[in-house]
Parts: sequence; structure tokens; C-alpha cells
Amino acid sequence: MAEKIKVPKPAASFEYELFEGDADHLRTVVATPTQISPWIKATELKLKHRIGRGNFGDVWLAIHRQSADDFDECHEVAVKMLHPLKKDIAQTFVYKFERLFLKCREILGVGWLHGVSIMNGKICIAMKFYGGSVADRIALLKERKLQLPDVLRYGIDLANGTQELHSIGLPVLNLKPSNFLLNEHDRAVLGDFGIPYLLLEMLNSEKALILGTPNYMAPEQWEPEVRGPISFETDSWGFGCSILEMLTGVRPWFGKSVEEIYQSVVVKQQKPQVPSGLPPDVENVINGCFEYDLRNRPLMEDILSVFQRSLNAVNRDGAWTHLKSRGPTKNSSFGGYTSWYLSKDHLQVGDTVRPRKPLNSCKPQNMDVPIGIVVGLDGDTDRNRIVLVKISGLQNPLSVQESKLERVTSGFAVGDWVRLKNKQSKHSPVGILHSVQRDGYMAAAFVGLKTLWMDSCSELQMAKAYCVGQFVRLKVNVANPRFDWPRKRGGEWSTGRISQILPNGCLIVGFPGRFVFGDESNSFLADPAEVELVSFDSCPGMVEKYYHLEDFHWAVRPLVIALGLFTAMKLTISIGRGASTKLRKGQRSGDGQGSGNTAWLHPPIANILFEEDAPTANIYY
Ligand SMILES: Nc1ncnc2c1ncn2[C@@H]1O[C@H](COP(=O)(O)OP(=O)(O)OP(=O)(O)O)[C@@H](O)[C@H]1O
Repeated sequence: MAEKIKVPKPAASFEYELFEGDADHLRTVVATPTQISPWIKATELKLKHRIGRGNFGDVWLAIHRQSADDFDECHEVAVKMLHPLKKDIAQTFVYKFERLFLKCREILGVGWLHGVSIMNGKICIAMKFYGGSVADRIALLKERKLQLPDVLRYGIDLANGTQELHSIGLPVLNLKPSNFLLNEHDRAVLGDFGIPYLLLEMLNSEKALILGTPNYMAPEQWEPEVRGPISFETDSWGFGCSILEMLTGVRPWFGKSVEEIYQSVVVKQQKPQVPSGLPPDVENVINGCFEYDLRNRPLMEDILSVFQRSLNAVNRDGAWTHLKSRGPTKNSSFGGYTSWYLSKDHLQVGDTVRPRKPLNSCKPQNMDVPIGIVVGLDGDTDRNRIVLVKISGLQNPLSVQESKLERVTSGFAVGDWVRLKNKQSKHSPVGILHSVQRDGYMAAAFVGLKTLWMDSCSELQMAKAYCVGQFVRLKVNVANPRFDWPRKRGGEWSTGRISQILPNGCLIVGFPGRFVFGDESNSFLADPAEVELVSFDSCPGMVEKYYHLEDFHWAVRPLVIALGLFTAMKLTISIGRGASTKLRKGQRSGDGQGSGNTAWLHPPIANILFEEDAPTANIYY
């Protein structure tokens, strides 16, 4: 528990410099006692002992001594001492912290920040020292897990804190029970205010930085530039993992190495196991937290409203009464969109709408309705409400379920493929729209960008959409693709089939026409700007069409060869029979035909029939 120790008041002036004179000190701040400043003089912090070690640094118990004209106070604080950062990175970090400090102090769900300092060149963030964390509490319990009402209660505190951080633009990226600190009123506060996120944009050059704690990390958190973007829904995954740990006492992916967790979460796309016996709404929202496509996950406000509703229905002993489900349920998903995805943007009267296409699919729209204008809304946003759409040429408006429509603003809708008008060197110019605001402000995700791109729609133009199931090949002018891409035996790029589209437009491409041994992967990633479509119709000649057929499955080639051989053998037999019959007839008639002249045979087949070592490939190429 935070301890306040009064010490005799020294006669000190309160003007101080945060970073004293030497080169490592990044800036000088002069403060007055009344000024609320994040800066703490290094000499004001006395480290006592280390209480923990995390990915980003060590946590120390320390004493923070504060003086002013009329007081001199000492507080016990927890000091997070970050691993050493390059000078320019540290400078940017401190600048960002300065801007967030006061905002964070206003957030009740985040631990009370004392300020920042630099000790021995390392950034130190001082926070109120709390008596323990949710992880500590679990460890002290006999059954090593929390009761459902406590889980919901802490969950509500934490979802509130996280949501408030989101409202100032900060994903936490490090939600886990050891970062959930308990105050004197048994309320949970966040012990991290988004340090990984602050470091995220700055650490391009630093290698092997894990952006969080592996057991709690969402798929996109492992490789934000490849499978990103990092977004608020990234925290939903970490939140879901933390809730599971509170309910079961077992940390997700317990006992697995970092590499094994990466394989499970990112490559095999597995989800942590959700225990049974939970109220259906709670189970549903936690399951939603583990959607691979972050757009399909619930936001903190969704989680919060489910938890708040459920807490009212749960008794102290953890038994719960069945509540009529009000929020989105599993069954209300449609066309690959979960109800969490659909609930992120609600229609308003006056919106231009068009039918929604299934997610990442080439299937046509679900309805044959042209573009229209919303003229009426009927029902609750929680449920799939009915929208009245006015369509030009029709006298009466049509009643359509809201989930079957998407809003079109300035010609764009969420989920559209877009291309940046100005060429980018670092990231792909082709990506997917994540949000379209009514004022024309857009958020899009691109391969090569860790977070969402946000700007005006005037920077964008529509791009051709890719769908799961389409065949693609690297464009001929791409000499150095962003990701590895397999080649054929002849050296040209192979053609593969899109098996999945990530939220930033990154394509996961399988190569069914490529034979692989053992557990060698046959999936490759592709930047959508570097590939072109290959289809049977667009293949110019018969040979190209056949090559395209080979791309469908590695067995096509051996099958065609076997079929050719079989046909050739059949032909040989029938020709042989025909020839001997004719010979016999000729011998009988004495006309001399059937003397072995093969000129009438198709040349390659003749090769097979009469050249012993004829290469089988000659038959078809
Ligand atoms: N303000 C605080 N008051 C009391 N204990 C704290 C405080 N902040 C952190 N701790 C405790 O210190 C320990 C280490 O915390 P820290 O957050 O650095 O490590 P971590 O959670 O293991 O990793 P990470 O760096 O990834 O967050 C944890 O047990 C945590 O509960």
C-alpha cells in the first residue's frame, strides 16, 4: 500500500532542472511548486529494491521525496526503469510521456503517475506503489482462481481504464493480471498506460523487440507490419487472455515457449481455451476477443456493457441467472462479419447505403438492391434493426436489415480496397479501409505500417479488390518482392491461390500446385500491390491454360502424365491390333499394307511407341 512518510521540511528553493547538464540529459524544465509537471529530479528518487523484471525494464520500489516551501513529503513509489534507449528514441519517448501525463492522471482506471526521470541514462517512470496485483491475489487464494463476480468486477474496472486510455489514443498492449494493480478499496487499476505503444513507432531499428508479453499477445501484435495494424481491438485479445487467467488460474499457453506460442497464435491461428459454464453473453464476448481478424473482435465498450449486465445477474457465490441476451450473439454474425464488426458503425438517416458483400469473398452482394438513402430506422442498435431505404425509381422505401447494408461516404465504404494516390516507399500503397467518417476522414491499413493510416479520403482512390480463392502471381516487374515467393522449375514466379486476407490487405497465398515435403510450409505472404490476378480465361493460349490447371493441385501434372501414358498404351495396343489384323488381311490378300509405316501417327505418340527412352514430358509440351 502506498505509504506517505513526513520528513522535516528543508529550507530549499523549488527551482529544479530535470535533466542536469550532461549530454545524456534531454531537456531542461524549470518548475515551480504550483506547476504540475511530470519531471522528477533524479536525486529525488531513491531506489530501494527491485520488485520485478519485465520485457521493457525492471520495476523498483523507491522513495520519491517532494519538497516545496511549505511541505516536504516522501512517497513510496514503484519505478519502472526502462531498458536503455538510444538518445533520440529516449527523447521522443519523454516528449510523448509529457503530453500524456496529465491526461493519464485524469483516468481513474490507470495507476497514479508521479512522473518521469532519468537515472544513469535510463528512463524511469514513477507510479504510486500499490499493495499488489490481481496476479498476486490469485496466487494467494487456495483454489488459485477468482470467483466469477470478482472477475466481472475487476473486468469492469479494467475495461473502463482501458477504454479511457483508448479515448486518448493509447492502446495498452500489455494487459495481464500482473499489470492489474489493486488499490486500498479492492478496485483494479492499470499498471501500464501503453508503454509498448509509445515505443512502437520508435523502435524500427531495434531488433527482436517483443511488443508485449507473449502469452497475452494478439496475432497482429507479433508482426504489426505484416499482420497489423495494432489497434484498440488488439487490447481485446489481451483482455480476453487476462479474464481466462482470472477464471482458471492458468495463464494462456502455459508451459509453451515463445516460439511455440507464436506458432499456435500466429501461424496455426489457434485460440486460448474458454472454460465452459459461463453466462452465455460473457462466453460469447470472450470468444469474440479471440477472433483472428481484429475487426471481428469486440471493442472495450462492448466488453464493458456485457460485463456490467452480467454482474447484475451473478450471485455472490458465482451462480448466475439466465439473462435474455441483448448484445450481439454468435448466431447474429453474417457473411464472415461478426456482430462485433457490424456493431462498430451504425447507420443514420440520410446515409447513402449499398448492399454488403460477404467479407473477403468474391461472392456477389447478398441482395440485388442498388445504392439508396436511409430514410428511417426501426429498432434497437443492439439487435439487427430494420432500416428503411429509399431507392430512386421506387415509390416506397425498402425495409432492409441493417447488417445487410454498408454506408458509402465520398464513394468509400469500410472494407473497400484502396490505393494511395501518392506513392509510398516504405509501405504498400494498396490496403483496406477500416473506418470511414461522415466528414470524409478515413483510417486504412497497409502492409508495412504498424498502425492505422489516417487522413482525408482525397488521398485515396479505389483499388481492385482481392478475394479468397483467386489465383495470383507476382507481377513481372517485381524484382525484389516484400515477402519470399516461390519459383517454378523454370525460374519464373509460381502462381498461388489466396487462402486468407489479413486486415491490412496482406495476402496469405497457398500453392496447391507445388509439391512440398514433410512439414515444409506451402503458404506465402504477399503484398497486394505486388501481385496480379491469374485466371483461366485470362491465360492467352492452350499451354498457358494448361499451366494454370497445374496450379490447382500438385497432382495435376503426374495425373496428366499418367493419363497420357495410359492413352498412349491403349493406342499402342489398338494400333497394334489393327496393324496385325490388317497384316493378316494383307497377307491373306497379298496387298503388302501394314509394313510398319508409321508416318500417319502423331509424331509425339510415335516417339513413345518407337523410341525406347522417349522423355514422357515430350508428349505434352
Ligand atoms: N505501481 C506498482 N505498484 C506495485 N507493484 C507494481 C507496480 N507496478 C508494477 N508492479 C509489480 O512489479 C512487477 C513487475 O512489473 P512489470 O510490469 O515491470 O513487469 P511485468 O508485468 O512482468 O512485465 P512488463 O514489463 O511486460 O509489464 C509485477 O509483479 C507488478 O505487479
